[in-house]
Formats: sequence, C-alpha cells, structure tokens
Amino acid sequence: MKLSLLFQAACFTTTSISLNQLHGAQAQPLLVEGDLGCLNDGGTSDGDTCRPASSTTGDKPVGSLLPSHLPEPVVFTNFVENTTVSLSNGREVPVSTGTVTQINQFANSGSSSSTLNSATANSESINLATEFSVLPQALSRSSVDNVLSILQDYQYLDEDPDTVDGMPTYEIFVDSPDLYQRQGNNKVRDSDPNFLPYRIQLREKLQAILQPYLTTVLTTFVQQHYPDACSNKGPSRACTPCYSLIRRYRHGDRVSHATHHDGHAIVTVVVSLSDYGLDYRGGLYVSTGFGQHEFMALKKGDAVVHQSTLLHGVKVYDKLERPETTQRWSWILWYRDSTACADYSYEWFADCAQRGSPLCQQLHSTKVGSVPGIDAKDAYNQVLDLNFAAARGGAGGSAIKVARAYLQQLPSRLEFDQTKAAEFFQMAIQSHHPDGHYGMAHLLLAQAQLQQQQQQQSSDNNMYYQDALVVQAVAHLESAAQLGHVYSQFNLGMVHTYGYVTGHINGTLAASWFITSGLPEGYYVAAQQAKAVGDRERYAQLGQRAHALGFMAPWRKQARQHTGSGGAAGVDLNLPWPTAMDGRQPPKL
Ligand SMILES: O=C(O)CCC(=O)C(=O)O
Ligand SMILES: [Fe+2]
Repeated sequence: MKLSLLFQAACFTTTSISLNQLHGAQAQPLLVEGDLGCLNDGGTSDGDTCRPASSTTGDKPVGSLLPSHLPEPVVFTNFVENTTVSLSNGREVPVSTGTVTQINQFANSGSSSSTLNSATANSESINLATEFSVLPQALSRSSVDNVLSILQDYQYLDEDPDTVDGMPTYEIFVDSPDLYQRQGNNKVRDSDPNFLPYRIQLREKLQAILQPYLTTVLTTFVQQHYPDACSNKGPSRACTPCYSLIRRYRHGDRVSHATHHDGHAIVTVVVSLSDYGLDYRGGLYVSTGFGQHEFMALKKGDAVVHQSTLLHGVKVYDKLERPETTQRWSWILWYRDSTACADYSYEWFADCAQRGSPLCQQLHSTKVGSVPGIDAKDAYNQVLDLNFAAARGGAGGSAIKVARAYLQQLPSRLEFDQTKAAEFFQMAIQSHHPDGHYGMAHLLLAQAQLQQQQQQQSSDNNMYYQDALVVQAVAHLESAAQLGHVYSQFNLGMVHTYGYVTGHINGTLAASWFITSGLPEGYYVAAQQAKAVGDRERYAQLGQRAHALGFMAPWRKQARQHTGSGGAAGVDLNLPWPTAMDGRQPPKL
C-alpha cells in the first residue's frame, strides 16, 4: 500500500530506550501484583479491582475489559449466489459470490452531528456494498503441495518491513516489475549474490507450477468478471497479474496482517495454500468495518477475487490440536490495468470520488499526487479537499488523517488545532474507526500529563482532574481494543502494569494484553515480565517471538511510525502516560 504523497509519515519524536534502560526499568519491577488503594475520586475496591465511581465502557467499569471479551472468530457464510461461470477459453468454473456492506455513521445511526449534516450523503456513501468471488479449487491440491514442497524448508523469505503493519513480511515475490532492482528496493535478498542464484531457480520452479493457472483460470476470470476495469479499455489496458507473491503465516512469527484496502491493485486474487481447520483457524477475513471480521474458510487451492473497495485482513488462530504446528500460506496476485504494468491507479477511484463516494474519495486522495502533470500545490489542495469530504461522508481513515494533520503529525499546511483534531477523531469514532479512539486517548493523556506537571509545580495535590482524564482515555483504549486496535491493546498492558484507573497492578492481565496485541513490542515487554518473575522458559519463548516480528530490527521503529497500527502514519505506540500512582511511568519503546 502506498501512502499519499502529501500525507506521508511525519517522524514522531519518541525518546528511544536502550535495552539497558529498559532493564533499568525493572529495578522498579514491572510485575508486581497488588492493590495500590483506590486513589481515583470516589472509587471502590472489591479487593481484586478498584472501580472508579462513574466510569464505564458500555455497562462494564473502565479497566475491566479482558482479552477474553474480544469477539470470537466468525466464519463468512452469507454467499448470495453459487453458480458456474463459462470462461471464454471454454472452461467451466464454479463461483460463489459474497457481499460485504461497509458500515459508516450514516448507515448505522441515521443521524449525525451538525458538522456532518452538511456532508453530501447519497446512496453510494450510505451503502457501499462490495462484492467478492470465491473460486473453489482454482488450483489443484497436487499443485499446491508442489509449491509448498519448494517453499516449506526455504529459510530465507523476505523479512523487510511490511507496508501495512511494519513487521517482517515473510513473503517471496514470484513475479514483480521491480524484481532484482537494487535501487529503492527493500528486497535485499534479491540483490545479494549469496541468495540470488537460488532465488532465480526457485522462482522458475514456482512459475512453472503457477503460470498455467493464471492463463487458463485466474486472469481469464478476472478479465471477464470485471469488464469495465479489466477488458474494455483496449488491449494494452487488459488486467495483468503484475505482482505475484507467496506469504507465510506461522505459529511463533507472523500470524496477522492488519485490516486494509488494496489501494494499489485494481483486482486482487488470494489463493489459500493451506487448509482451514486442518492447518490453521481464522485466516483471511472480510470486514464490514473495523472489528467486524468474517473469516473465509478457505481450503487448499480456493481463490478469493476482490477489488480495492473490500476491507480485509488476516488473523491466523492456532489450531486446536498441536497448535505449535499452525501455519497458513497464501499466494497473492495484484492486478494492474496495463499489460506493461504501468500504474494507472490515479484513474481507478476518480469517477466514484467525483460522484461522492467517501471511500473512493479516501482512496483517490492517495493517488492524486501521481496524476500526470499535476502541480504540487494543486495536488495538495485536492488531497485536503478529498480527505475533508471523505471524512464528512463517513470514511474513518480520512477523518484520522485530517485529525493527525491538525496535530501536525502528518505534514500539512493546516494550523495546529487540537479542538479540530478532536472533532475529526470523534467523526472517525462515529465511523467505527478505532484510530479515532486511540487519537482521543492520546489527546486526553497529554492533557492529563500537563495537568499533573502543573499540579506538581503548584504543589496542589488534587488528583481529580488528571484521574478523570485518564479514566476517559482508558475507556477509549478499551473501545478501540474491542475493535481489534493493536496499539490500544498494547497500552492496556501498560494500564494494568502500572495500575492506572483500577489502582491495582495486575501483571498477569498486563501480559495477556501485551501478547494479545501481537506486536513485537508487546512480546518484548511480556518477556521482560516473565524474566522478572524468574520464568526463563517463557522469557525465551516470548523474546524469540518479539525477535521474529522485528523487535530490535534497525528498521522496526521507523517502519512502525510509517504504518501506525495499519497502514496510516503519524501515530505513536508510546502514549504520553502521566506518572502512575506509585511514581513510575511506562518506558518508551
Ligand atoms: O495473505 C493473505 O491471505 C492476504 C494478504 C493481503 O491482504 C495482502 O498482502 O494485501
Ligand atoms: Fe490485501
């Protein structure tokens, strides 16, 4: 996924912490269980948790959300049609069609705040139904097994940072117009003489197995199924599988790929190379919005075909028996509408953006910088206009970008304005975008930190305002965590490590949130906690997992700042926590 030229990553200045410093932090043990007393205004202790008087997320007290409250994986079953399609080459292909309708605030609440009333809500913005197709057994099981036998023992998949989540990709490209390019390519193993000769051979073998399926089934289906996008623009503009790659998900290293749109592909095909249920649970999901995932129960060789408007991601759950052997492999094809693989993506969303679709406006905003001949000022203004319009129409991702631009966490010419930022974070919340909650938590904690400093200066010991702000911030983090927001889940680990809100340090719960986040930083802190209580085996296991996900990789921190918790820059994993009740403060990672 390419980020918008204008809303690129702004380098967040976070104080980095060395390993030694963090070890130093253990001098104040991270893992101490116990009640610090209910210092929150009006809070009550029931011996286990300290409950602030009037703060709840839904009907639960703030601080009481557990990882086990997160939704269980649900399988997508709502196929609207099962049919057989005759391809132009004479083949008959069975196809099931599914539809996902994206939720936005207009569709959901039927009402909106005064700012939003001025939005151009039309039927396209209210009901963005995105269709996708499943082609069962698009690849034969024996071909899949041949692919896996080539890759299963290959130790040197790419480990460059992924553009969606900033963690190692664990992928290998079978084909790409950028293959073997030294300049500006993160695929270092493709220009390293130690790896290159074997990779060339490996690709030839993979191509020999996979290429026939492209020509006879997949590309033919794509061109026939999406005539306007893929075959009606003339022979040189036929849809072409420009990027072909294989990804590995495996217990102990990468098991997820954050929720996203494939804005760089006019059509995507994902072929599962593993069996749902037998090799893994969960897997590829389609999404009506953040937090609402429905998993595709794909068997070996089944293909999913979709366009950029489909919100999707991957979360692999351990299988129930022998969980340590869980793995999922997928073959991914990103099509462009050019036989020469030229990038025409600046055309793809222009018309529907013009017609007022907020999602198209959001997607098109990332493309205007590459419109041929556009000047920088024009592009800047269009990016801004598109994001404002998209945000007001219910596209949460755009609301987040505008909010971050007001905070100057993304480069823009907007004046720094926290009130406006909060307004746009709230808009994102109405669109069920968890980054809205995370943004609000950030603003509230920064305010709490400031008030704490002022109180300390005036030696006024009234903790009330700061606590109220922290309670509100944690309520936002819990709402976001429920929507699968990994930075919020990580920070709930901090809440229970330091006893914020509850007044009770709960190391077990903290570790569970750190691990649930699936972030390398989460595994790292959980490993340190295990070490602090002398659990060396767990320390080694979690430390290994942190390492496999890029903790300590020289690029991880920068990659994290570019991707945030899912493809959008300008957000920090380290929240501005005020000093906790026992005088400690979370380390900055
Ligand atoms: O691995 C998969 O099944 C899909 C990955 C994906 O969505 C992507 O790489 O864009
Ligand atoms: Fe994708």
